[in-house]
Amino acid sequence: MKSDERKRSWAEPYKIKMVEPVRMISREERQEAIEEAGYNTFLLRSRDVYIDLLTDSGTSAMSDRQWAGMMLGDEAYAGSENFYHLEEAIQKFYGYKHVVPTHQGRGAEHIISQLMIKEGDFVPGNMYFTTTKLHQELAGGTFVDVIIDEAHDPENEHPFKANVDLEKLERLIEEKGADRIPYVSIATSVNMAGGQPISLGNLKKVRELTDKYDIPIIHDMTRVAENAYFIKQREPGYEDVPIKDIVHEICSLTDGATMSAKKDALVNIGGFLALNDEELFKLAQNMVVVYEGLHTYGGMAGRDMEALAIGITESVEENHIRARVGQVQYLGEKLLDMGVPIVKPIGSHGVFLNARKILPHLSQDELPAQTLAAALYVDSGVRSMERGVVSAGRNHETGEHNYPELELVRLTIPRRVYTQAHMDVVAESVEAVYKNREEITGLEFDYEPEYLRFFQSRFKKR
Ligand SMILES: Cc1ncc(COP(=O)(O)O)c(C=O)c1O
Ligand SMILES: N[C@@H](Cc1ccc(O)cc1)C(=O)O
Repeated sequence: MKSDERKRSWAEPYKIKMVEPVRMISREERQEAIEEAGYNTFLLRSRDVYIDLLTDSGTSAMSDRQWAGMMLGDEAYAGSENFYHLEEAIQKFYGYKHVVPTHQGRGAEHIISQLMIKEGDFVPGNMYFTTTKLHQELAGGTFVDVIIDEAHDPENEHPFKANVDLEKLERLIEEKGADRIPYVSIATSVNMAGGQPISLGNLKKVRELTDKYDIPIIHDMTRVAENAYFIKQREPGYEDVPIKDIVHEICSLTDGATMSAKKDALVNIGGFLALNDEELFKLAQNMVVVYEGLHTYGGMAGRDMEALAIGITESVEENHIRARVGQVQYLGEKLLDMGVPIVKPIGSHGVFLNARKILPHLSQDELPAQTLAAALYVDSGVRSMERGVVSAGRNHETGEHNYPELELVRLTIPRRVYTQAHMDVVAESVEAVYKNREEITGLEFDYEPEYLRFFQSRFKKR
């Protein structure tokens, strides 16, 4: 932040034109609701939630320009005008040549994984993401984490915790052989690390290394503008570069991208796969008709594609991104002032509570983050999400739980939805739970589905 900006308050760069009432049910009702939901915040009904910080995915408020765009939906089965607008926006702002629309991010992950990964391959990446890793595994690959060690330490204040450890990456390539590495998976603003950015300096080195071995880079660009904002703030030489140019430069260092447009790009549904390689693009275009829809809509309505094209433009506006990440920083700083242990530095899309440190009396088998998320809901109706041992799932070979170092509860902020007053209420509730932390007892599994278990598992008190 520049010094003149620090002196003055900032306000959201929009005014509110339409409102959606929220309601808070009583503590007794919340206790009942969480028990009925098997202590899983994903299983709560949204009508029982007061402030919903479960996710920033598809939960943002669209602008009046996006809603106006919705009225221009060309709902033709083939060749919708809105697809061409979307394609143009992706080519202009991200620089990728070819676009395959999908219903959301995991649709794109499915296609790229099936097309590029063979049985026995290894896919290095800067920390796993649940759906991305699962699609890599379902295609026969094994994900290998090559993020820097600092990313696994919530206290470490490295400014670019999503950086790739180049030695880890090169060692893997040497050990397994470049022909068993179909691509390197690089996420911007790494979700599971706490919304942490990768630097352009590091990405350029990853590019050099992968060029040496002729390995492509596939970019999970779900929160690329948020990553660009941190580059502008923290990476020498980028202070005066417009966000849109930083975004473009990031994308130019990669060969293709999967996008969950429900985040950065400010829509409630949508995604795409973007590719530079024409051959691969043709294969992806053929596959999308099997799983998503025709190659000019891929599961989205025409109006959704129009809203997305406009959302991409808005996502790289300086005022927007500064306020978006600024609101997350505001909540994070409040919690730090209150002495609550959170992941540092504060991330781009949410504040991540360090459940391991908040509930040190619970072992990982007592599911501290799941327990903390349930306790927070009971305190105030604030809905958050577990990001720890439950999210990490089981090792496919041994059947044992994966035990990640990070045991976190994510307070994820939807874009343009809540005000600073909501953030104050959230902070006070976290503080209240933190003060009573010693009374909180753990949980155990009651029901566990096979895939992405955190969405649908049920738990009971131990
Ligand atoms: C970093 C990241 N990648 C991929 C995805 C998958 O996207 P979607 O939820 O749109 O399928 C998400 C969210 O789920 C995400 O946060
Ligand atoms: N990508 C969304 C939705 C989601 C949540 C958890 C997941 O593990 C997968 C998907 C998010 O990060 O909030």
